[in-house]
Amino acid sequence: MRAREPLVKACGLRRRVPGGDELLLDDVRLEVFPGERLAITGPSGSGKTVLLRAISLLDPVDGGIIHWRGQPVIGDEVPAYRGQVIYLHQRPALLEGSVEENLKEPFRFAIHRARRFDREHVVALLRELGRDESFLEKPSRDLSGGEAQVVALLRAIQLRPTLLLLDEATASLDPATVAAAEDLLSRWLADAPSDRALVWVSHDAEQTRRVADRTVRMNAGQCEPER
Ligand SMILES: Nc1ncnc2c1ncn2[C@@H]1O[C@H](COP(=O)(O)OP(=O)(O)OP(=O)(O)O)[C@@H](O)[C@H]1O
Repeated sequence: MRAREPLVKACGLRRRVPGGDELLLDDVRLEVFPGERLAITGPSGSGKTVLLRAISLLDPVDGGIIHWRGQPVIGDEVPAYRGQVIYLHQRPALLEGSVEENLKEPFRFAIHRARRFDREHVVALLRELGRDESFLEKPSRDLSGGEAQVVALLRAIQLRPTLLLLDEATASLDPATVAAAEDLLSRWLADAPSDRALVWVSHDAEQTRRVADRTVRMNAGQCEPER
Protein backbone atom coordinates (compact mmCIF):
# COMPACT_ATOMS: atom_id res chain seq x y z
CA MET A 1 0.00 0.00 0.00
CA ARG A 2 1.39 3.41 -0.82
CA ALA A 3 2.36 5.83 1.91
CA ARG A 4 -0.33 8.48 2.34
CA GLU A 5 1.94 11.44 2.90
CA PRO A 6 2.64 12.94 -0.51
CA LEU A 7 6.21 13.75 -1.42
CA VAL A 8 5.02 16.87 -3.15
CA LYS A 9 1.63 18.52 -3.02
CA ALA A 10 0.72 21.47 -5.22
CA CYS A 11 -2.25 23.36 -3.81
CA GLY A 12 -4.26 25.83 -5.86
CA LEU A 13 -1.46 26.75 -8.25
CA ARG A 14 -2.36 29.69 -10.45
CA ARG A 15 -0.31 31.33 -13.14
CA ARG A 16 -1.34 34.11 -15.48
CA VAL A 17 0.14 35.04 -18.82
CA PRO A 18 2.83 37.55 -17.89
CA GLY A 19 1.24 41.00 -18.14
CA GLY A 20 -2.22 39.59 -18.93
CA ASP A 21 -5.28 38.03 -17.32
CA GLU A 22 -5.45 34.68 -19.11
CA LEU A 23 -4.82 31.79 -16.73
CA LEU A 24 -2.14 29.29 -17.75
CA LEU A 25 -2.65 27.35 -14.51
CA ASP A 26 -6.11 27.52 -13.01
CA ASP A 27 -6.25 26.36 -9.39
CA VAL A 28 -4.19 23.21 -9.99
CA ARG A 29 -4.03 20.68 -7.21
CA LEU A 30 -1.68 17.74 -7.62
CA GLU A 31 -0.12 15.20 -5.28
CA VAL A 32 2.80 12.91 -6.03
CA PHE A 33 3.44 10.05 -3.63
CA PRO A 34 6.73 8.28 -2.82
CA GLY A 35 7.46 5.44 -5.23
CA GLU A 36 4.90 6.73 -7.69
CA ARG A 37 5.24 6.99 -11.46
CA LEU A 38 2.70 9.63 -12.42
CA ALA A 39 1.90 10.55 -16.03
CA ILE A 40 0.47 13.93 -16.98
CA THR A 41 -1.34 13.86 -20.31
CA GLY A 42 -3.36 16.44 -22.21
CA PRO A 43 -3.44 18.27 -25.50
CA SER A 44 -0.72 20.63 -26.69
CA GLY A 45 -0.97 23.94 -24.93
CA SER A 46 -2.96 22.56 -21.98
CA GLY A 47 -0.31 23.62 -19.48
CA LYS A 48 1.77 20.51 -18.78
CA THR A 49 5.11 22.27 -19.17
CA VAL A 50 3.90 25.33 -17.29
CA LEU A 51 2.85 23.04 -14.42
CA LEU A 52 6.14 21.10 -14.26
CA ARG A 53 8.13 24.34 -14.37
CA ALA A 54 5.97 25.79 -11.59
CA ILE A 55 6.44 22.67 -9.43
CA SER A 56 10.20 22.81 -9.93
CA LEU A 57 10.16 26.53 -9.03
CA LEU A 58 11.71 27.48 -12.36
CA ASP A 59 8.89 29.97 -12.99
CA PRO A 60 6.98 32.06 -10.45
CA VAL A 61 3.27 31.46 -9.77
CA ASP A 62 0.56 34.04 -9.06
CA GLY A 63 -1.11 31.92 -6.41
CA GLY A 64 -1.02 28.65 -4.54
CA ILE A 65 1.68 26.85 -2.67
CA ILE A 66 3.82 23.73 -2.88
CA HIS A 67 4.28 21.41 0.08
CA TRP A 68 7.25 19.07 0.30
CA ARG A 69 6.82 16.17 2.71
CA GLY A 70 4.06 18.13 4.41
CA GLN A 71 5.98 21.40 4.78
CA PRO A 72 5.38 24.54 2.70
CA VAL A 73 8.27 25.28 0.35
CA ILE A 74 9.00 28.85 1.32
CA GLY A 75 11.97 30.89 2.47
CA ASP A 76 14.85 28.78 3.75
CA GLU A 77 13.22 25.58 2.47
CA VAL A 78 13.61 26.61 -1.19
CA PRO A 79 17.30 25.74 -1.84
CA ALA A 80 17.01 22.22 -0.38
CA TYR A 81 13.83 21.65 -2.41
CA ARG A 82 15.53 22.82 -5.62
CA GLY A 83 18.36 20.39 -4.94
CA GLN A 84 15.97 17.46 -4.86
CA VAL A 85 13.46 18.28 -7.59
CA ILE A 86 14.83 18.20 -11.11
CA TYR A 87 13.00 19.19 -14.27
CA LEU A 88 14.12 17.68 -17.59
CA HIS A 89 13.11 19.47 -20.76
CA GLN A 90 12.71 17.92 -24.20
CA ARG A 91 15.41 20.22 -25.59
CA PRO A 92 17.97 20.46 -22.81
CA ALA A 93 20.25 23.47 -22.66
CA LEU A 94 23.89 22.41 -22.72
CA LEU A 95 27.00 24.50 -22.27
CA GLU A 96 29.82 24.82 -24.78
CA GLY A 97 32.34 22.12 -23.89
CA SER A 98 32.50 18.37 -23.59
CA VAL A 99 29.83 16.04 -22.28
CA GLU A 100 31.96 15.54 -19.16
CA GLU A 101 32.16 19.28 -18.56
CA ASN A 102 28.38 19.46 -18.86
CA LEU A 103 27.99 16.64 -16.35
CA LYS A 104 30.30 18.41 -13.89
CA GLU A 105 28.48 21.72 -14.22
CA PRO A 106 25.70 21.18 -11.59
CA PHE A 107 28.26 20.53 -8.85
CA ARG A 108 29.31 24.19 -9.07
CA PHE A 109 25.93 25.23 -7.64
CA ALA A 110 25.48 25.71 -3.92
CA ILE A 111 22.39 23.47 -3.86
CA HIS A 112 24.55 20.48 -4.92
CA ARG A 113 27.56 21.42 -2.79
CA ALA A 114 27.35 18.25 -0.69
CA ARG A 115 27.69 16.05 -3.79
CA ARG A 116 30.75 15.24 -5.90
CA PHE A 117 31.10 14.32 -9.56
CA ASP A 118 31.57 10.53 -9.68
CA ARG A 119 33.07 9.53 -13.03
CA GLU A 120 32.76 5.80 -12.34
CA HIS A 121 29.07 6.12 -11.56
CA VAL A 122 28.53 8.18 -14.71
CA VAL A 123 30.38 5.66 -16.89
CA ALA A 124 28.23 2.87 -15.43
CA LEU A 125 25.07 4.86 -16.19
CA LEU A 126 26.35 5.58 -19.70
CA ARG A 127 26.85 1.86 -20.33
CA GLU A 128 23.25 1.24 -19.28
CA LEU A 129 22.25 3.71 -21.99
CA GLY A 130 24.36 1.91 -24.59
CA ARG A 131 27.22 4.45 -24.70
CA ASP A 132 30.85 3.96 -23.74
CA GLU A 133 33.29 6.19 -21.91
CA SER A 134 34.41 7.98 -25.08
CA PHE A 135 30.99 9.70 -25.13
CA LEU A 136 32.24 11.89 -22.28
CA GLU A 137 34.77 13.54 -24.61
CA LYS A 138 32.25 14.59 -27.25
CA PRO A 139 31.77 18.33 -27.70
CA SER A 140 28.21 19.30 -26.81
CA ARG A 141 27.80 21.26 -30.03
CA ASP A 142 28.19 18.02 -32.02
CA LEU A 143 25.48 16.14 -30.13
CA SER A 144 22.25 15.08 -31.78
CA GLY A 145 18.95 15.91 -30.08
CA GLY A 146 18.80 12.37 -28.70
CA GLU A 147 22.39 12.47 -27.43
CA ALA A 148 21.65 15.78 -25.70
CA GLN A 149 18.73 14.05 -23.95
CA VAL A 150 21.08 11.27 -22.82
CA VAL A 151 23.39 13.92 -21.30
CA ALA A 152 20.45 15.65 -19.60
CA LEU A 153 19.21 12.37 -18.14
CA LEU A 154 22.67 11.47 -16.81
CA ARG A 155 23.17 14.99 -15.48
CA ALA A 156 19.96 14.60 -13.47
CA ILE A 157 20.30 10.98 -12.29
CA GLN A 158 23.90 11.42 -11.08
CA LEU A 159 22.59 14.04 -8.62
CA ARG A 160 20.41 11.37 -6.98
CA PRO A 161 17.32 13.58 -7.01
CA THR A 162 14.16 12.74 -5.08
CA LEU A 163 11.64 13.86 -7.68
CA LEU A 164 12.27 13.82 -11.43
CA LEU A 165 9.92 15.77 -13.68
CA LEU A 166 10.34 14.47 -17.23
CA ASP A 167 8.91 16.73 -19.94
CA GLU A 168 9.03 14.69 -23.18
CA ALA A 169 12.52 13.89 -21.96
CA THR A 170 12.98 10.81 -24.16
CA ALA A 171 11.14 12.11 -27.24
CA SER A 172 14.27 12.37 -29.42
CA LEU A 173 15.79 9.01 -28.48
CA ASP A 174 15.85 5.94 -30.72
CA PRO A 175 13.63 3.08 -29.53
CA ALA A 176 16.52 1.07 -28.03
CA THR A 177 17.72 4.06 -26.01
CA VAL A 178 14.14 4.88 -24.95
CA ALA A 179 13.84 1.33 -23.58
CA ALA A 180 17.23 1.64 -21.85
CA ALA A 181 16.25 5.01 -20.36
CA GLU A 182 12.92 3.65 -19.11
CA ASP A 183 14.75 0.68 -17.51
CA LEU A 184 17.33 2.98 -15.95
CA LEU A 185 14.60 5.17 -14.47
CA SER A 186 12.65 2.15 -13.20
CA ARG A 187 15.74 0.83 -11.43
CA TRP A 188 16.49 4.30 -10.06
CA LEU A 189 13.00 4.41 -8.57
CA ALA A 190 13.10 0.81 -7.33
CA ASP A 191 16.40 1.54 -5.51
CA ALA A 192 14.60 3.89 -3.09
CA PRO A 193 10.84 3.68 -3.60
CA SER A 194 9.99 5.36 -0.32
CA ASP A 195 12.18 8.31 -1.20
CA ARG A 196 11.77 8.92 -4.93
CA ALA A 197 9.08 9.58 -7.52
CA LEU A 198 8.80 10.19 -11.25
CA VAL A 199 6.45 12.44 -13.17
CA TRP A 200 6.23 11.85 -16.92
CA VAL A 201 4.82 14.14 -19.55
CA SER A 202 4.70 12.23 -22.80
CA HIS A 203 2.61 12.39 -25.96
CA ASP A 204 3.38 8.73 -26.55
CA ALA A 205 0.35 6.84 -25.20
CA GLU A 206 2.24 3.52 -25.35
CA GLN A 207 5.03 4.97 -23.26
CA THR A 208 2.53 6.40 -20.76
CA ARG A 209 1.02 2.92 -20.37
CA ARG A 210 4.48 1.39 -19.87
CA VAL A 211 5.93 3.88 -17.44
CA ALA A 212 3.06 5.19 -15.30
CA ASP A 213 0.93 3.70 -12.58
CA ARG A 214 -1.39 6.74 -12.35
CA THR A 215 -2.40 9.35 -14.90
CA VAL A 216 -3.83 12.82 -14.56
CA ARG A 217 -4.95 14.96 -17.44
CA MET A 218 -4.41 18.65 -18.02
CA ASN A 219 -7.02 20.61 -19.90
CA ALA A 220 -6.93 24.37 -20.43
CA GLY A 221 -4.72 24.93 -17.41
CA GLN A 222 -6.75 22.66 -15.14
CA CYS A 223 -5.78 19.26 -13.83
CA GLU A 224 -8.33 16.48 -13.60
CA PRO A 225 -7.80 12.91 -12.35
CA GLU A 226 -8.04 10.35 -15.14
CA ARG A 227 -7.65 6.99 -13.44
N1 LIG B 1 5.65 32.77 -20.64
C1 LIG B 1 4.51 32.58 -21.28
N2 LIG B 1 3.81 33.63 -21.75
C2 LIG B 1 2.65 33.47 -22.39
N3 LIG B 1 2.09 32.28 -22.65
C3 LIG B 1 2.74 31.20 -22.21
C4 LIG B 1 3.97 31.28 -21.51
N4 LIG B 1 4.38 30.04 -21.20
C5 LIG B 1 3.44 29.21 -21.70
N5 LIG B 1 2.46 29.90 -22.30
C6 LIG B 1 1.26 29.35 -22.91
O1 LIG B 1 0.70 28.45 -21.98
C7 LIG B 1 0.02 27.42 -22.65
C8 LIG B 1 0.47 26.09 -22.11
O2 LIG B 1 1.81 25.85 -22.53
P1 LIG B 1 2.57 24.52 -22.16
O3 LIG B 1 3.92 24.63 -22.79
O4 LIG B 1 2.50 24.28 -20.72
O5 LIG B 1 1.70 23.44 -22.92
P2 LIG B 1 1.90 21.87 -22.96
O6 LIG B 1 0.66 21.25 -22.41
O7 LIG B 1 3.17 21.50 -22.29
O8 LIG B 1 1.99 21.63 -24.53
P3 LIG B 1 2.83 20.57 -25.40
O9 LIG B 1 2.15 19.26 -25.18
O10 LIG B 1 2.67 21.07 -26.78
O11 LIG B 1 4.25 20.62 -24.92
C9 LIG B 1 0.32 27.61 -24.15
O12 LIG B 1 -0.78 28.22 -24.76
C10 LIG B 1 1.52 28.52 -24.14
O13 LIG B 1 1.57 29.32 -25.29
